[in-house]
Amino acid sequence: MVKDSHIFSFKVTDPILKAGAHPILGKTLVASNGQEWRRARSVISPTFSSSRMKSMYAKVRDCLNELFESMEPYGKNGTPAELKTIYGNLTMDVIATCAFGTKVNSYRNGNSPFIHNANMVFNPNPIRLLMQMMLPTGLLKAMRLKHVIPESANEFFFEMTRTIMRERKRQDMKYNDFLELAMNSEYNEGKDGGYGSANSSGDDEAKDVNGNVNTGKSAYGKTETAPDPYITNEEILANAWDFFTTGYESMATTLSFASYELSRKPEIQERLHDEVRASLDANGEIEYDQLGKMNYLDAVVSETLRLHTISIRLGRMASQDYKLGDTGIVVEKGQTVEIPVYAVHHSEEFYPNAPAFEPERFMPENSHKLIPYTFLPFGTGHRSCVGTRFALMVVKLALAHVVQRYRFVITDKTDIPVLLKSSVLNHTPERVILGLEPRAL
Ligand code: HEM
Repeated sequence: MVKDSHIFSFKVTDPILKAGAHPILGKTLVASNGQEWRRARSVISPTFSSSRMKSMYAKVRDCLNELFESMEPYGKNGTPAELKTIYGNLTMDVIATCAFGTKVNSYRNGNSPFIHNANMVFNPNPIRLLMQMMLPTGLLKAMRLKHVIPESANEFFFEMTRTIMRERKRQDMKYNDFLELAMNSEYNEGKDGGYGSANSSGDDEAKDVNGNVNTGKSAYGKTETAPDPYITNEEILANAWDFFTTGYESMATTLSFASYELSRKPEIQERLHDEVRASLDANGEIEYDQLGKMNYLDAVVSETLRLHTISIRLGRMASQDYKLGDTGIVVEKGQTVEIPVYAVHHSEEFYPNAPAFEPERFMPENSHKLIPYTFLPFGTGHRSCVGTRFALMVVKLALAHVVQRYRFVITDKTDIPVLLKSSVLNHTPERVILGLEPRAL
């Protein structure tokens, strides 16, 4: 199925984003399919190329200073910190800075509208969610139920993106980020030339964690041709919304679960701290290339993503009849195939002692024991996560620098196990409360 993943490059419509039910959100990359998806993905992928990661690295590092400031009082006073909120402020800030060239002051506002509106996306009304899942798109439209999320929350992100785009059109500045790439490739009827200037010149094709090319450029059957690379105004708004909401939540979730697991396993935390100390340069910083060489950090993050799989299942639809190897099973055109990622990540067959947090599984000396395609936190194939490289860079850099400064400890306010949000799609914490013991720098 992976070899022929162009046949399975159609996503099963997400009940939350139900394509067509919302005039803008049906156009996110996640919700679109076919030529529209390929076209938009070929514009968006270069945002996360390895060459751009290097220039974003310094911006992410700058964003960490405000994170440290916000953690300081908890370290000094010994009061427990609610880390999901604190990390959420960081990840919102990082996305705004790296993808939109703007500052959102998540921490200083205390009650930031960015955080408030993004959180509304992850706490949908359960009755609306059920209706969205069960009812056909036509009926949803007739009932004017565009989306499970209050339209005011969606509109907040659309309007913010429109405002930044208007500002940028007035200025003549280079940003080298998602919005610039998207605006350069924006198709406007009547606009001279229309589209296509920014597509991926000189960009490498991003690889997913299982080594598959994931730009969308190669996601064609043998007889298909690549579409012109352009993106519409509504697609820009939809994907901006997606980055601000799911990008923010998924990175904050990974950082929160990693901190929780480290607090429960002091010996793992100390080993990670030792690796961080050994990786610092003369200025007490971790250089871009060095981050990629930190095997234990990588193992801790991978094990967090395995044990706390965020997207618990993936779905694909066959675009033609497909024989499943020599099993005798034929997946018919239009039929859906679900991959129960959470179950795979928790299977004793693939991960002995699966409920335990054991980063050793992902150390290079044990890599031969990992079975291909049993580690799918970012999905795989042509529809795998376009933000993988960016997410891993942000999570690793932030975790390493926090572990350098603080020891995570359990307090009487810590929920064991972690209190989760109720969701049929994602595994994310409601809150993660831990103590932060300052370390000598
Ligand atoms: C730890 C953080 C993250 C995790 C675990 C994660 C996980 C995933 C997963 C499982 C998918 C579906 C893959 C599939 O169906 O095979 C996905 C898709 C996607 N992700 Fe992420 N993600 C993360 C962060 C991000 C970030 C930071 C961004 C952007 C700023 C992003 C943008 C997207 C987009 C646009 C898609 C849709 C790709 C497509 O359909 O072509 N993700 N992600």
